[in-house]
Amino acid sequence: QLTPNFYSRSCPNVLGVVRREVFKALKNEMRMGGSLLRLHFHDCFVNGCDASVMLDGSDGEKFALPNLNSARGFEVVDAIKAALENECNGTVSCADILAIAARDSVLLSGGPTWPVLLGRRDGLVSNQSGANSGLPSPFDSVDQIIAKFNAVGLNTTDVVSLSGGHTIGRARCATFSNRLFNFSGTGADDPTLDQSLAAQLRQVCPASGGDGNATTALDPNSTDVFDNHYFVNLKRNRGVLSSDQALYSSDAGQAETKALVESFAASGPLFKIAFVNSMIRMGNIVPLTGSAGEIRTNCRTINSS
Ligand code: HEM
Ligand SMILES: [Ca+2]
Repeated sequence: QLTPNFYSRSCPNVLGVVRREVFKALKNEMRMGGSLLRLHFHDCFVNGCDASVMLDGSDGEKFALPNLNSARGFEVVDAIKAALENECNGTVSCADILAIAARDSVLLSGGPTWPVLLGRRDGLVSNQSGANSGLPSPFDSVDQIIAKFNAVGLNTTDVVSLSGGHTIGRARCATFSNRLFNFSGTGADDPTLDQSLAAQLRQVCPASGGDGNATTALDPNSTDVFDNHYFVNLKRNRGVLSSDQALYSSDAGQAETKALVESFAASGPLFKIAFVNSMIRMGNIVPLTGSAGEIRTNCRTINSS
């Protein structure tokens, strides 16, 4: 029901405006590409792609565990929204802005592009609990992650191709440092983590104290470039998050994810085709259309009636 031409008459410059704003943001900080891609993902997995992640309020998704001190890019979305309100007020939804900004972030990071489907409307609610239960955790098993994707209508291929989003962006020590010291009480570090990468990561995340908010690249040696190197890393035990490495190394009956990692590592073009296909599928998670929801004028608050 979404269509690439949704705004062709009501806001013909929408794509140009978003591209310009995303370009500016990435020029200032390349990491923002990853941050914007992740915002669209975190939006779509909770109540569908309805910009629920953007709503302010202490009971909102921003305060859920996977987002608190972690999700970023809200100011960039604000800037895009302001530019679009100037261009064609009350027309473009915040949910569509997130989808276009994610697409542009991938493209401007050297990745593939695709015609982004549009016509989503903005939701009226945002609550922490949905995000806490629906979003995958880096400490989840592959089976748990697959279950969370299945719950929103996505499949195992989507799990692996979309995990390839970790070809850009960064992670905080808090999300992987358990792998570096006395892993699961074994007295050693995670056996599925390459020793030299572990040593490097311990420099970033010292054993005790230290700053849990220090970050490292999710795709060491190919940061900021949207390529298939993430999958090559997994074959070398160089995935940063436990949930990344498990796609290749888990022996919990995940022959399927391992085979997908092998094929995406072997072929960048194959990965990019699969990624695009999965991004379109993710962008279609229960969108509000027609007269459901609203078009927010400020992405952080619902319109006052
Ligand atoms: C498969 C399950 C997934 C898990 C367990 C997961 C987990 C994480 C974690 C823990 C971080 C680091 C957050 C922080 O340290 O604050 C992260 C970052 C990131 N994730 Fe995922 N993620 C998953 C899937 C995805 C998907 C589907 C996408 C997009 C298609 C994505 C894109 C990103 C990006 C781009 C970053 C870097 C963000 C930045 O630098 O601001 N992830 N993810
Ligand atoms: Ca949402």
